[in-house]
Amino acid sequence: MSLLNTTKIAVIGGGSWATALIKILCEQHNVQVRWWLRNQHDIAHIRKFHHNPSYLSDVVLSPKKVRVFEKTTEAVKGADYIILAVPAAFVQESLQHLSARHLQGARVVSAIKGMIPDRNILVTDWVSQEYGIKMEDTCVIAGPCHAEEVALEKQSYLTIASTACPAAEDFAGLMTCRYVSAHALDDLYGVEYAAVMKNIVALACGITHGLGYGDNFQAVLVSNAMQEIGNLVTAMDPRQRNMSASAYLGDLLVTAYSQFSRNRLFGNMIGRGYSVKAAQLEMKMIAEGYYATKSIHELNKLHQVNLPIVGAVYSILYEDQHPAAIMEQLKKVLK
Ligand SMILES: NC(=O)C1=CN([C@@H]2O[C@H](COP(=O)(O)OP(=O)(O)OC[C@H]3O[C@@H](n4cnc5c(N)ncnc54)[C@H](OP(=O)(O)O)[C@@H]3O)[C@@H](O)[C@H]2O)C=CC1
Ligand SMILES: O=C(CO)COP(=O)(O)O
Repeated sequence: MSLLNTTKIAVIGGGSWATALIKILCEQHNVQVRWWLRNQHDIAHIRKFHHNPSYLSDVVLSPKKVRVFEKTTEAVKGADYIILAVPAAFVQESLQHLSARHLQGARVVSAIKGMIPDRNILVTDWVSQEYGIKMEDTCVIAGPCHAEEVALEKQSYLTIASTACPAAEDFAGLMTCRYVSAHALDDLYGVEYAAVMKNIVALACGITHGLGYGDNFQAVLVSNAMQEIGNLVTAMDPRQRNMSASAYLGDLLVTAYSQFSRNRLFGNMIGRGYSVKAAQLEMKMIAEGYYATKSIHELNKLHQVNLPIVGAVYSILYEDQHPAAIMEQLKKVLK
Protein backbone atom coordinates (compact mmCIF):
# COMPACT_ATOMS: atom_id res chain seq x y z
CA MET A 1 0.00 0.00 0.00
CA SER A 2 1.01 3.65 -0.22
CA LEU A 3 3.38 5.64 1.92
CA LEU A 4 2.43 6.43 5.52
CA ASN A 5 -0.19 3.67 5.44
CA THR A 6 -2.67 5.91 3.69
CA THR A 7 -4.83 3.95 1.28
CA LYS A 8 -5.43 5.84 -1.94
CA ILE A 9 -8.73 5.12 -3.60
CA ALA A 10 -9.69 6.50 -6.99
CA VAL A 11 -13.42 6.72 -7.62
CA ILE A 12 -14.62 7.00 -11.22
CA GLY A 13 -18.15 8.35 -11.56
CA GLY A 14 -20.18 11.23 -10.20
CA GLY A 15 -23.64 9.73 -9.63
CA SER A 16 -25.49 8.73 -6.50
CA TRP A 17 -23.63 5.47 -5.88
CA ALA A 18 -20.19 7.06 -6.29
CA THR A 19 -21.22 9.80 -3.86
CA ALA A 20 -22.53 7.29 -1.30
CA LEU A 21 -19.38 5.16 -1.53
CA ILE A 22 -17.22 8.24 -0.97
CA LYS A 23 -19.28 9.06 2.10
CA ILE A 24 -18.47 5.57 3.47
CA LEU A 25 -14.78 6.01 2.61
CA CYS A 26 -14.75 9.37 4.43
CA GLU A 27 -15.64 7.45 7.62
CA GLN A 28 -12.29 5.62 7.46
CA HIS A 29 -8.97 6.73 8.92
CA ASN A 30 -5.96 7.02 6.62
CA VAL A 31 -7.89 7.05 3.40
CA GLN A 32 -7.44 9.50 0.54
CA VAL A 33 -10.14 9.60 -2.13
CA ARG A 34 -9.20 10.75 -5.64
CA TRP A 35 -12.48 11.40 -7.38
CA TRP A 36 -13.12 11.80 -11.09
CA LEU A 37 -16.45 12.98 -12.41
CA ARG A 38 -17.26 14.29 -15.85
CA ASN A 39 -19.37 17.31 -14.99
CA GLN A 40 -17.19 20.45 -14.71
CA HIS A 41 -19.86 22.43 -12.89
CA ASP A 42 -20.16 19.67 -10.27
CA ILE A 43 -16.37 19.57 -9.86
CA ALA A 44 -16.20 23.32 -9.18
CA HIS A 45 -19.12 23.10 -6.75
CA ILE A 46 -17.60 20.16 -4.81
CA ARG A 47 -14.26 21.96 -4.50
CA LYS A 48 -15.97 25.04 -3.08
CA PHE A 49 -18.83 23.61 -1.02
CA HIS A 50 -17.88 19.92 -0.38
CA HIS A 51 -21.23 18.58 -1.57
CA ASN A 52 -22.23 16.99 -4.87
CA PRO A 53 -24.87 19.39 -6.19
CA SER A 54 -26.43 16.84 -8.55
CA TYR A 55 -26.72 13.66 -6.44
CA LEU A 56 -27.25 13.15 -2.68
CA SER A 57 -26.58 16.83 -2.20
CA ASP A 58 -26.90 16.66 1.62
CA VAL A 59 -23.85 14.40 1.95
CA VAL A 60 -20.76 16.23 3.26
CA LEU A 61 -17.57 15.20 1.45
CA SER A 62 -14.63 15.88 3.76
CA PRO A 63 -12.12 18.15 1.97
CA LYS A 64 -9.34 16.58 4.07
CA LYS A 65 -10.04 13.20 2.51
CA VAL A 66 -11.49 13.92 -0.93
CA ARG A 67 -9.72 15.52 -3.90
CA VAL A 68 -11.58 16.02 -7.16
CA PHE A 69 -9.92 15.66 -10.56
CA GLU A 70 -10.89 16.65 -14.09
CA LYS A 71 -8.80 13.87 -15.65
CA THR A 72 -9.02 10.15 -14.99
CA THR A 73 -5.27 9.87 -15.58
CA GLU A 74 -4.69 12.19 -12.60
CA ALA A 75 -7.32 10.56 -10.39
CA VAL A 76 -5.84 7.05 -10.68
CA LYS A 77 -2.22 8.12 -9.99
CA GLY A 78 -0.78 5.97 -7.22
CA ALA A 79 -4.17 4.45 -6.39
CA ASP A 80 -4.27 1.23 -4.38
CA TYR A 81 -7.87 0.70 -5.45
CA ILE A 82 -9.84 2.06 -8.39
CA ILE A 83 -13.59 1.96 -7.88
CA LEU A 84 -15.68 2.05 -11.06
CA ALA A 85 -19.06 3.63 -10.30
CA VAL A 86 -20.43 4.83 -13.64
CA PRO A 87 -23.33 3.00 -15.30
CA ALA A 88 -21.98 0.12 -17.42
CA ALA A 89 -23.05 1.78 -20.66
CA PHE A 90 -20.59 4.64 -20.04
CA VAL A 91 -17.64 2.81 -18.54
CA GLN A 92 -15.69 2.48 -21.79
CA GLU A 93 -16.16 6.16 -22.60
CA SER A 94 -15.26 7.19 -19.05
CA LEU A 95 -11.99 5.19 -19.06
CA GLN A 96 -11.01 6.03 -22.63
CA HIS A 97 -7.85 7.94 -21.61
CA LEU A 98 -6.52 5.17 -19.37
CA SER A 99 -4.14 2.44 -20.51
CA ALA A 100 -2.85 -0.66 -18.73
CA ARG A 101 0.10 1.42 -17.53
CA HIS A 102 -2.19 3.76 -15.58
CA LEU A 103 -3.87 0.87 -13.79
CA GLN A 104 -0.70 -1.02 -12.94
CA GLY A 105 -0.44 -1.99 -9.28
CA ALA A 106 -4.05 -1.14 -8.45
CA ARG A 107 -6.93 -3.43 -7.57
CA VAL A 108 -10.04 -2.65 -9.57
CA VAL A 109 -13.37 -2.71 -7.77
CA SER A 110 -16.56 -2.60 -9.80
CA ALA A 111 -19.53 -0.97 -8.07
CA ILE A 112 -21.45 -1.40 -11.32
CA LYS A 113 -24.47 -3.69 -11.59
CA GLY A 114 -24.51 -4.01 -15.35
CA MET A 115 -22.75 -5.45 -18.40
CA ILE A 116 -20.69 -3.83 -21.16
CA PRO A 117 -23.25 -3.23 -23.94
CA ASP A 118 -22.57 -4.81 -27.36
CA ARG A 119 -19.80 -6.99 -25.94
CA ASN A 120 -22.24 -8.48 -23.41
CA ILE A 121 -19.54 -9.22 -20.87
CA LEU A 122 -19.29 -8.48 -17.16
CA VAL A 123 -17.40 -5.37 -16.10
CA THR A 124 -14.71 -7.37 -14.27
CA ASP A 125 -14.10 -9.51 -17.38
CA TRP A 126 -13.87 -6.38 -19.49
CA VAL A 127 -11.37 -4.76 -17.10
CA SER A 128 -9.29 -7.90 -17.09
CA GLN A 129 -9.33 -8.24 -20.90
CA GLU A 130 -8.81 -4.55 -21.62
CA TYR A 131 -6.21 -3.67 -18.99
CA GLY A 132 -4.59 -7.01 -18.16
CA ILE A 133 -5.69 -6.85 -14.50
CA LYS A 134 -5.57 -10.32 -12.92
CA MET A 135 -9.03 -11.58 -11.94
CA GLU A 136 -7.90 -11.99 -8.34
CA ASP A 137 -7.17 -8.26 -8.30
CA THR A 138 -10.77 -7.40 -9.17
CA CYS A 139 -13.78 -7.29 -6.82
CA VAL A 140 -17.39 -6.24 -7.02
CA ILE A 141 -19.42 -4.30 -4.48
CA ALA A 142 -22.78 -6.03 -4.17
CA GLY A 143 -25.67 -6.46 -1.80
CA PRO A 144 -28.98 -4.76 -1.16
CA CYS A 145 -27.92 -1.17 -0.64
CA HIS A 146 -29.41 2.02 -2.00
CA ALA A 147 -27.28 5.15 -2.10
CA GLU A 148 -30.14 7.18 -0.63
CA GLU A 149 -30.19 5.05 2.55
CA VAL A 150 -26.42 5.26 2.92
CA ALA A 151 -26.82 9.04 2.73
CA LEU A 152 -29.33 8.80 5.58
CA GLU A 153 -26.96 6.52 7.54
CA LYS A 154 -29.53 3.74 7.70
CA GLN A 155 -28.02 0.36 8.62
CA SER A 156 -26.93 -1.36 5.38
CA TYR A 157 -25.01 -4.50 4.33
CA LEU A 158 -22.59 -4.98 1.47
CA THR A 159 -20.97 -8.06 0.00
CA ILE A 160 -17.55 -7.71 -1.57
CA ALA A 161 -17.18 -10.54 -4.04
CA SER A 162 -13.96 -11.71 -5.62
CA THR A 163 -12.37 -14.89 -6.92
CA ALA A 164 -9.91 -14.56 -4.05
CA CYS A 165 -11.11 -13.71 -0.58
CA PRO A 166 -7.98 -11.81 0.61
CA ALA A 167 -8.62 -9.04 -1.93
CA ALA A 168 -12.29 -8.93 -1.00
CA GLU A 169 -11.57 -9.01 2.74
CA ASP A 170 -9.16 -6.07 2.52
CA PHE A 171 -11.68 -4.02 0.64
CA ALA A 172 -14.59 -5.06 2.89
CA GLY A 173 -12.66 -3.42 5.73
CA LEU A 174 -12.77 -0.12 3.83
CA MET A 175 -16.52 -0.42 3.29
CA THR A 176 -17.37 -1.10 6.93
CA CYS A 177 -18.41 1.76 9.18
CA ARG A 178 -20.95 2.70 11.87
CA TYR A 179 -23.91 2.13 9.54
CA VAL A 180 -22.48 -0.29 6.94
CA SER A 181 -21.42 -3.87 7.50
CA ALA A 182 -19.43 -5.44 4.67
CA HIS A 183 -18.23 -9.02 4.27
CA ALA A 184 -16.25 -10.94 1.65
CA LEU A 185 -17.53 -13.76 -0.57
CA ASP A 186 -15.59 -15.83 -3.12
CA ASP A 187 -18.26 -15.89 -5.82
CA LEU A 188 -17.38 -13.10 -8.25
CA TYR A 189 -19.38 -14.36 -11.24
CA GLY A 190 -22.43 -15.56 -9.32
CA VAL A 191 -22.79 -12.25 -7.51
CA GLU A 192 -22.11 -10.16 -10.61
CA TYR A 193 -24.60 -12.00 -12.85
CA ALA A 194 -27.24 -12.02 -10.11
CA ALA A 195 -26.85 -8.23 -9.72
CA VAL A 196 -27.35 -7.74 -13.46
CA MET A 197 -30.41 -10.00 -13.52
CA LYS A 198 -32.17 -8.42 -10.54
CA ASN A 199 -32.33 -5.09 -12.35
CA ILE A 200 -34.28 -6.73 -15.20
CA VAL A 201 -36.65 -8.30 -12.68
CA ALA A 202 -37.18 -4.89 -11.05
CA LEU A 203 -38.18 -3.54 -14.46
CA ALA A 204 -40.74 -6.35 -14.73
CA CYS A 205 -42.03 -5.54 -11.22
CA GLY A 206 -42.37 -1.88 -12.13
CA ILE A 207 -44.10 -2.66 -15.43
CA THR A 208 -46.67 -4.93 -13.78
CA HIS A 209 -47.25 -2.44 -10.96
CA GLY A 210 -47.80 0.28 -13.57
CA LEU A 211 -50.30 -1.98 -15.33
CA GLY A 212 -52.27 -2.40 -12.10
CA TYR A 213 -51.09 -5.82 -10.90
CA GLY A 214 -50.97 -6.10 -7.10
CA ASP A 215 -48.76 -7.48 -4.33
CA ASN A 216 -50.05 -11.04 -4.80
CA PHE A 217 -48.81 -11.09 -8.37
CA GLN A 218 -45.50 -9.43 -7.53
CA ALA A 219 -44.71 -12.02 -4.87
CA VAL A 220 -45.11 -14.77 -7.47
CA LEU A 221 -43.14 -12.81 -10.06
CA VAL A 222 -40.23 -12.33 -7.63
CA SER A 223 -40.28 -15.99 -6.54
CA ASN A 224 -40.16 -17.13 -10.17
CA ALA A 225 -37.46 -14.56 -10.86
CA MET A 226 -35.27 -16.01 -8.13
CA GLN A 227 -35.46 -19.36 -9.94
CA GLU A 228 -34.65 -17.66 -13.24
CA ILE A 229 -31.66 -15.85 -11.75
CA GLY A 230 -30.42 -19.11 -10.22
CA ASN A 231 -30.69 -20.89 -13.58
CA LEU A 232 -28.75 -18.20 -15.43
CA VAL A 233 -26.07 -17.97 -12.75
CA THR A 234 -25.63 -21.76 -12.73
CA ALA A 235 -25.34 -21.83 -16.53
CA MET A 236 -22.64 -19.14 -16.43
CA ASP A 237 -20.70 -20.54 -13.48
CA PRO A 238 -21.88 -23.90 -12.16
CA ARG A 239 -21.12 -24.41 -8.46
CA GLN A 240 -22.86 -24.73 -5.09
CA ARG A 241 -24.06 -21.38 -3.77
CA ASN A 242 -26.62 -20.20 -1.27
CA MET A 243 -28.94 -18.11 -3.43
CA SER A 244 -30.90 -16.92 -0.41
CA ALA A 245 -27.84 -14.96 0.82
CA SER A 246 -28.29 -11.19 0.80
CA ALA A 247 -25.98 -10.64 -2.19
CA TYR A 248 -28.48 -12.56 -4.35
CA LEU A 249 -31.97 -12.69 -2.82
CA GLY A 250 -31.54 -9.55 -0.71
CA ASP A 251 -30.44 -7.49 -3.68
CA LEU A 252 -33.41 -8.72 -5.70
CA LEU A 253 -35.83 -7.85 -2.90
CA VAL A 254 -34.57 -4.33 -2.29
CA THR A 255 -34.69 -3.49 -5.98
CA ALA A 256 -38.07 -5.11 -6.54
CA TYR A 257 -39.79 -3.43 -3.59
CA SER A 258 -37.97 -0.21 -2.70
CA GLN A 259 -39.25 3.29 -3.36
CA PHE A 260 -35.65 4.19 -4.26
CA SER A 261 -35.27 1.64 -7.06
CA ARG A 262 -34.46 3.29 -10.37
CA ASN A 263 -35.23 0.12 -12.32
CA ARG A 264 -38.63 -0.36 -10.70
CA LEU A 265 -39.49 3.30 -11.29
CA PHE A 266 -38.46 3.07 -14.95
CA GLY A 267 -40.58 -0.09 -15.39
CA ASN A 268 -43.51 1.55 -13.65
CA MET A 269 -43.46 4.39 -16.16
CA ILE A 270 -43.44 1.90 -19.05
CA GLY A 271 -46.38 0.04 -17.50
CA ARG A 272 -48.25 3.33 -17.20
CA GLY A 273 -47.81 4.00 -20.91
CA TYR A 274 -44.59 6.01 -21.24
CA SER A 275 -42.37 5.23 -24.22
CA VAL A 276 -38.80 4.12 -23.42
CA LYS A 277 -37.47 7.51 -24.57
CA ALA A 278 -39.98 9.47 -22.48
CA ALA A 279 -39.23 7.37 -19.37
CA GLN A 280 -35.46 7.90 -19.83
CA LEU A 281 -35.89 11.65 -20.22
CA GLU A 282 -38.17 11.95 -17.20
CA MET A 283 -36.08 9.82 -14.86
CA LYS A 284 -32.71 11.66 -15.01
CA MET A 285 -30.95 8.76 -13.24
CA ILE A 286 -29.90 5.62 -15.08
CA ALA A 287 -31.81 2.31 -14.99
CA GLU A 288 -29.12 -0.33 -15.66
CA GLY A 289 -31.78 -2.96 -16.34
CA TYR A 290 -32.64 -1.32 -19.65
CA TYR A 291 -29.16 -2.10 -21.05
CA ALA A 292 -28.85 -5.39 -19.15
CA THR A 293 -32.02 -6.74 -20.76
CA LYS A 294 -30.40 -6.54 -24.19
CA SER A 295 -27.07 -7.93 -23.01
CA ILE A 296 -28.61 -10.93 -21.24
CA HIS A 297 -30.94 -11.57 -24.19
CA GLU A 298 -27.94 -11.60 -26.58
CA LEU A 299 -25.76 -13.65 -24.25
CA ASN A 300 -28.51 -16.20 -23.77
CA LYS A 301 -28.63 -16.95 -27.50
CA LEU A 302 -25.52 -19.01 -26.76
CA HIS A 303 -26.69 -20.57 -23.49
CA GLN A 304 -30.41 -21.11 -24.15
CA VAL A 305 -31.46 -20.89 -20.50
CA ASN A 306 -35.24 -20.62 -20.02
CA LEU A 307 -35.63 -16.92 -19.07
CA PRO A 308 -39.30 -15.98 -19.51
CA ILE A 309 -39.12 -12.79 -17.42
CA VAL A 310 -36.09 -11.48 -19.34
CA GLY A 311 -37.87 -12.43 -22.58
CA ALA A 312 -41.00 -10.50 -21.60
CA VAL A 313 -39.05 -7.35 -20.65
CA TYR A 314 -37.00 -7.60 -23.87
CA SER A 315 -40.15 -7.77 -26.01
CA ILE A 316 -41.55 -4.67 -24.31
CA LEU A 317 -38.39 -2.55 -24.34
CA TYR A 318 -36.76 -3.62 -27.61
CA GLU A 319 -39.52 -5.07 -29.80
CA ASP A 320 -42.11 -2.41 -29.04
CA GLN A 321 -44.61 -5.01 -27.86
CA HIS A 322 -47.51 -3.86 -25.74
CA PRO A 323 -46.76 -4.32 -22.00
CA ALA A 324 -50.29 -5.54 -21.14
CA ALA A 325 -50.26 -8.20 -23.88
CA ILE A 326 -46.77 -9.44 -22.96
CA MET A 327 -47.63 -9.66 -19.25
CA GLU A 328 -50.80 -11.62 -20.14
CA GLN A 329 -48.50 -14.21 -21.76
CA LEU A 330 -46.00 -14.18 -18.87
CA LYS A 331 -48.85 -14.68 -16.40
CA LYS A 332 -49.51 -18.10 -17.93
CA VAL A 333 -46.01 -19.46 -17.27
CA LEU A 334 -45.65 -18.26 -13.67
CA LYS A 335 -46.43 -20.66 -10.82
N1 LIG B 1 -27.67 4.20 -6.82
C1 LIG B 1 -27.58 3.10 -6.06
O1 LIG B 1 -28.19 2.99 -4.99
C2 LIG B 1 -26.74 1.97 -6.52
C3 LIG B 1 -26.19 1.96 -7.78
N2 LIG B 1 -25.42 0.90 -8.15
C4 LIG B 1 -24.80 0.88 -9.46
O2 LIG B 1 -23.89 1.97 -9.57
C5 LIG B 1 -23.72 2.31 -10.95
C6 LIG B 1 -23.84 3.82 -11.08
O3 LIG B 1 -25.19 4.15 -10.84
P1 LIG B 1 -25.71 5.44 -10.08
O4 LIG B 1 -24.63 6.11 -9.35
O5 LIG B 1 -26.91 5.01 -9.32
O6 LIG B 1 -26.17 6.32 -11.30
P2 LIG B 1 -26.91 7.70 -11.27
O7 LIG B 1 -28.10 7.54 -12.14
O8 LIG B 1 -27.08 8.21 -9.89
O9 LIG B 1 -25.83 8.65 -11.99
C7 LIG B 1 -25.53 8.45 -13.33
C8 LIG B 1 -24.08 8.77 -13.56
O10 LIG B 1 -23.78 8.44 -14.90
C9 LIG B 1 -23.24 9.59 -15.56
N3 LIG B 1 -23.63 9.62 -16.96
C10 LIG B 1 -24.86 9.78 -17.48
N4 LIG B 1 -24.82 9.76 -18.82
C11 LIG B 1 -23.50 9.60 -19.15
C12 LIG B 1 -22.80 9.52 -20.38
N5 LIG B 1 -23.44 9.58 -21.55
N6 LIG B 1 -21.48 9.34 -20.32
C13 LIG B 1 -20.81 9.25 -19.15
N7 LIG B 1 -21.43 9.33 -17.94
C14 LIG B 1 -22.76 9.51 -17.95
C15 LIG B 1 -23.83 10.77 -14.81
O11 LIG B 1 -23.04 11.90 -15.03
P3 LIG B 1 -23.74 13.35 -15.12
O12 LIG B 1 -24.28 13.61 -13.75
O13 LIG B 1 -22.62 14.21 -15.52
O14 LIG B 1 -24.83 13.24 -16.15
C16 LIG B 1 -23.76 10.25 -13.38
O15 LIG B 1 -22.46 10.38 -12.88
C17 LIG B 1 -24.78 1.51 -11.72
O16 LIG B 1 -24.20 0.39 -12.29
C18 LIG B 1 -25.76 1.07 -10.63
O17 LIG B 1 -26.40 -0.15 -10.93
C19 LIG B 1 -25.18 -0.15 -7.32
C20 LIG B 1 -25.69 -0.17 -6.06
C21 LIG B 1 -26.51 0.89 -5.57
O1 LIG C 1 -28.60 -2.08 -7.14
C1 LIG C 1 -29.19 -1.25 -6.53
C2 LIG C 1 -29.43 -1.41 -5.09
O2 LIG C 1 -28.79 -2.56 -4.55
C3 LIG C 1 -29.67 -0.04 -7.27
O3 LIG C 1 -30.54 -0.36 -8.34
P1 LIG C 1 -32.03 0.16 -8.23
O4 LIG C 1 -31.96 1.64 -8.04
O5 LIG C 1 -32.81 -0.21 -9.42
O6 LIG C 1 -32.60 -0.52 -7.02
